[in-house]
Amino acid sequence: MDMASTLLAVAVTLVFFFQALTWTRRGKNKRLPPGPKGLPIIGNLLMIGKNPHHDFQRLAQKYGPIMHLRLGLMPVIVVSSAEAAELFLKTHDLVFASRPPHEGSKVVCYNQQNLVFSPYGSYWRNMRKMCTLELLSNHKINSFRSMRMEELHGCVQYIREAATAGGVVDLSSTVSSFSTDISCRMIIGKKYDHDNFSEKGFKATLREGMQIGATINLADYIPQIRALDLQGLTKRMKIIAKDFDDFFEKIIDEHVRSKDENRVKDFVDVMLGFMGSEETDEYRVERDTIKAIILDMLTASMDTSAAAIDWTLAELIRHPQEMKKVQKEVKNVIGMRRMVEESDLEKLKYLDMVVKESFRLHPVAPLLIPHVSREDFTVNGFDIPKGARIFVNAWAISRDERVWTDAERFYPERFIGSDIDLRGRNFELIPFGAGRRGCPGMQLGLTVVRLVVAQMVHCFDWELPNGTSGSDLDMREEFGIVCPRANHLLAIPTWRLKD
Ligand code: HEM
Repeated sequence: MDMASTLLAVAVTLVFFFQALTWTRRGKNKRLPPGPKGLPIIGNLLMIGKNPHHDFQRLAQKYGPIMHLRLGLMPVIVVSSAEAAELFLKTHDLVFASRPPHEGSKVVCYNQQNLVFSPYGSYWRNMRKMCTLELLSNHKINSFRSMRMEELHGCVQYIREAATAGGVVDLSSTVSSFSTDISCRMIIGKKYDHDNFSEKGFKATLREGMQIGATINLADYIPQIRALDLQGLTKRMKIIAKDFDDFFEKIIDEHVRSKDENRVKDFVDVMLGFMGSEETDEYRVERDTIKAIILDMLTASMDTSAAAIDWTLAELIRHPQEMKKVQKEVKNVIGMRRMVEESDLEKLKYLDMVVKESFRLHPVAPLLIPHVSREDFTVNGFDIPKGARIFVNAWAISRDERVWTDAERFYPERFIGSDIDLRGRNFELIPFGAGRRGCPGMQLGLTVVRLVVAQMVHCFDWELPNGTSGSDLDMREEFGIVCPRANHLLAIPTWRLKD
């Protein structure tokens, strides 16, 4: 070992020692929520496996709905009941409305200038207002209705051809391509272009970024070793960041040069309209802001909706009775001579229950996005330290046997006569989060999920390949910020509509 490495090792050890000492002293005078004992320095990191939401649920059964752990040097609070979630996301929402430092977002999202990871404060408020009022308003979402239908027609046509040929369709990748295309057209004004991106490809790069973003990065939990980048994640993120930055630069330049005044304004157009507007200074948008928000909108919209559609279709294929009920409802409401339109959706009440039930069993962001405590605070008699990461286990909450009868069963009828919805008012079902940091794209996400599910079951009957029965369908999940099916959903379609 050379002198520099020795000094570095000594320095890191000393920092750890003093940090651990401070942490223990601070912890001693506090009444932290109950939780498992951790090891020095790494805390409870080894207790968390491939599916942290499952591990947290198991631990919470022993330690309770407000549980304390330590991941590395960071205090972590896991919230696992509807009542506790209400305390953190509604009653004391303001205290927990920030996001923790996130190495991945720092590197890729221009120092956490995106909406998803920006800390609570005036920048976040500004961006949130811009996204809610200018990009994700009902009016703006509706201006892309015909584009969504055009893409959906293409998708249905593709499946129809497979049906004619009697082939198997990879529903997961078909839905994912559709979702990518509508997101790109809405956000950057066109489908992504292979030639304009690095060799690895746009979707693969985006997916890699999300996968790294969801990996427990030691730099976030033991900041003293950030510079060592022990897992090599920051290095990989820097490559991704460069690819995206080049791509977004081209997109912005194309928009600045475009003279076509008549096209529907995409998100980049809208944001460029606010850039450098000195007089109004309405949203203080810089070039980096636009790039960070483009990435946010793409990552937040593409995989979330696709994963939710995939889970719902998988549940319906596993449950033929429920599948028949949705098909019957759509047939009664719109007949067999045309496809479903967005304007039909509000009449489809059973479909609504099916989608809710699927979100209950498969919230696509099972731990929401981590919140952080902005100050030392007391909740339910427990001291929550400033800087504690708050994980709300939406997955465990919506499978809580104390609230949901026969919680593991897919049973849409449970919502008959119930006014529980999934918009963040009922804390037993919060797939879109709740409160200040709740999802601003919920309306768009729900519209796309309902529309595509309705279309897929109205236009086609579905059968599993190789005589597989529904009960054998692999329903394992792959944990990430978004949690899709671990394996693609493959099925054989048969065309149903009358020409
Ligand atoms: C099925 C679709 C979707 C689901 C299930 C979903 C779910 C979520 C969840 C759970 C959160 C975190 C809430 C929290 O931390 O408390 C979130 C945040 C967010 N979502 Fe969505 N989302 C979906 C679609 C969308 C769409 C279509 C967009 C925009 C195009 C979007 C944009 C965002 C943004 C920007 C945030 C961060 C908000 C903030 O931190 O202030 N989402 N979403």
